[in-house]
Formats: sequence, structure tokens, C-alpha cells
Amino acid sequence: MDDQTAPLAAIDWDRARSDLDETGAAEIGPVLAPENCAALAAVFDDERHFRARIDMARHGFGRGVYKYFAEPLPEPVAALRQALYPPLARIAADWAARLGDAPPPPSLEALTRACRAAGQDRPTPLLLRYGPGDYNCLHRDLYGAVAFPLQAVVMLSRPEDFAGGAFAVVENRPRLQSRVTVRQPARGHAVVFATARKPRRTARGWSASTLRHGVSEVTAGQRTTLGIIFHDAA
Ligand SMILES: O=C(O)CCC(=O)C(=O)O
Ligand SMILES: [Fe+2]
Repeated sequence: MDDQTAPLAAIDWDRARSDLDETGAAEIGPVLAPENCAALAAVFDDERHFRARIDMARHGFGRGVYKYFAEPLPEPVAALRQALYPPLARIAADWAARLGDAPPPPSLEALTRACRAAGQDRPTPLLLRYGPGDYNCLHRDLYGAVAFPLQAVVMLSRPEDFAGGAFAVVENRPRLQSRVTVRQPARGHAVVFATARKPRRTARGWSASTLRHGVSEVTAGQRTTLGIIFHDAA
């Protein structure tokens, strides 16, 4: 463990796995110390750290702004991405076996190499900022053929900094009505969730349900999050 990330060793991965199996989302944490949350939120206004700035309303993605980090990623972001990969890859490997998919690469480095080979070479970790009236439409963060099936969002704001702005995952289940799971993680806590699909037990074995995630309207204050996506973008 280093001083950049809170002790991931304390995370109950069995519980996270069963929450992910059940709903496609699991709250874990803390994963970032409060001082790192504050420092990362402050980075939002410093354009030197980013490769792209997206005005969500312009693209019909919702309302608010997000920015993709440029390389090199800030140390706490790189360290957290690295630390989250192995436990998430174990869950991803079980999901792949259930769905008959290829297993995930054994390491983040191997995933990055697979991305490069597919022409996906731009970093995807991002900061998102929402003010009053802002929201994030349901979506999937897919950026090319290579995709890791799980991702994380870390809350950088304190609960008293904003109102509204709930994180939501919607699971579209074959032949069933859709299920929504809503989370409001504390500062420094994360929600890990399925990027696009997850296995769902059926009478005959397993089938794939499809997932999207988004954020409900922020009604007051300012909400800043860190998104950690493991595959790179084309
Ligand atoms: O701001 C959030 O809670 C979710 C942001 C998001 O879409 C993501 O991290 O992929
Ligand atoms: Fe997203």
C-alpha cells in the first residue's frame, strides 16, 4: 500500500462480487483519501492535465462537462486503476466463462497492449463535473472493439457539496422488465459496475443482460467524479 490510495486491502471483494452478480453495480471503499479527492477535483480547472473537454449538452449526452486525462495520468489515478484491475479481472474472468466470452487479459499492461493493437491508444480516465440542472444520460463507455467489462466511478465531492446527482445503473434483462440500481457513494468511495453486459442466471444456464449507467439531475451545488475505464479509446 502507498499513501496515494486508501487501503484497497480492506475491500470486501466477495460482497462486491455478489452485488455485481445481482445488480451489475457494487459500492466499495474508501478507495481514495480525502486529500486526494480534493486535489483531483481541483485539477478539473487546469486544462494542462487533459486531452479533451466534452460539453455534454453539445453531444446530446446530458448536461455538464467531462474531461479525459492526458498521459501521464495523475499518480493517484494511475495507482487506483492499476490496483483495481486484478480483483475486477477475476470477476470479469468468471463472467466471461459464464457467457462463453474470451477471458480478460491477465494484467492491465496486457489489456493496454491489446488496445494498442486494435488502434485504441488514447487514455480514457476522466473527471466529470455537474452543476445545478446537469445530468448524464444512460450510456455505455465503449470506445472500440477491445473493452474491459467492468469500470469504476469515484466520488470526489462531499455529500454536503450537492443535492440530487444519483448514480444509476439500469439492467435490461432478457424477457423481463428493466431493473435500476441507484447509489450515492461517500467521498472517496467508488461504485464498480458493468460497462455493457453481465451474466444473468436463467432456467437453462446463463444469458447476457445489457447495462447502461448515468446520473440523475443535480439540483444544487457541484458534483465532481473520477471515472476509471480500463480500455483505451480509438
Ligand atoms: O458521474 C458519475 O457518477 C458517472 C460518470 C460516468 O458516466 C462514468 O464514470 O463512466
Ligand atoms: Fe460513463
